[in-house]
Amino acid sequence: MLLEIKHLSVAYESAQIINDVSFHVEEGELVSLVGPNGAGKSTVLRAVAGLINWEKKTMKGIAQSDIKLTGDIRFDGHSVFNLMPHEIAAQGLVLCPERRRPFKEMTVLENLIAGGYLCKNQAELKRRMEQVYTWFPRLKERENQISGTLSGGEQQMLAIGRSLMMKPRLLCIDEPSVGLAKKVKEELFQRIREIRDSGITVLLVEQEISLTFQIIDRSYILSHGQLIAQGRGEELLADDTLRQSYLGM
Ligand SMILES: Nc1ncnc2c1ncn2[C@@H]1O[C@H](COP(=O)(O)OP(=O)(O)OP(=O)(O)O)[C@@H](O)[C@H]1O
Repeated sequence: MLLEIKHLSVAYESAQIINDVSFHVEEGELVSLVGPNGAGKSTVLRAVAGLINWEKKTMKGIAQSDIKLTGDIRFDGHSVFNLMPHEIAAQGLVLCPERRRPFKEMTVLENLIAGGYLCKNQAELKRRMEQVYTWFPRLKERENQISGTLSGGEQQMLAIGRSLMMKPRLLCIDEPSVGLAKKVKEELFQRIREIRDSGITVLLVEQEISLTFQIIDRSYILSHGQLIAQGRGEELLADDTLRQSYLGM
């Protein structure tokens, strides 16, 4: 098992955001975490990547309140629960965050180089970049363009490309489809499937159920900070209550 979340709970002040959540992702799988707005999906990813731990220890970040973080997060058999985000990323657990966030003043190429900052081997960096350009040829075409001027879809490709430059073993992607046109979403989801086919394990948080369920191996449904179901896409959709109440379909 590559990722194992055990009894994860997160509370900001008195608000219990995640309540005793346990799940796992096997090596090589593409697993999604879906559920209604505000269910706590991004919070789970932020906990996995060490960002909540960082907020708690440094009193920085988006939390302006007391944080309670309990449970355990194991990556490749070892606990990463008490590690800082950069230590977790160095182990190959990489988060591609919500709202894309490229370094907007930098070019596409500079963003990709920044993503590979931990790797000192130039030949390896070049290999990684060529792989990113194979998946996203548009980035190659726009290599010298300032990232802030890219379209939304291109910025999302760049955000994923930058994460891939870290050579993740597990890539967590938070809502990549937000604000994109249907055709762009479809293309992006195909690339995510290809990334998984290349051997990179993927944990995908999404609200776009129909496209997500076309590419995943399994999914978990989160609602009000608790896991309420898991299974293959077609199994979850076959349940009328789940489909109507939690998947909005
Ligand atoms: N730093 C914080 N302080 C207080 N409450 C927070 C904080 N971060 C998140 N929350 C609350 O936790 C809940 C879950 O938020 P989260 O962003 O994880 O949900 P989500 O499932 O990703 O939702 P969406 O799909 O809308 O992005 C929300 O009610 C949110 O307001």
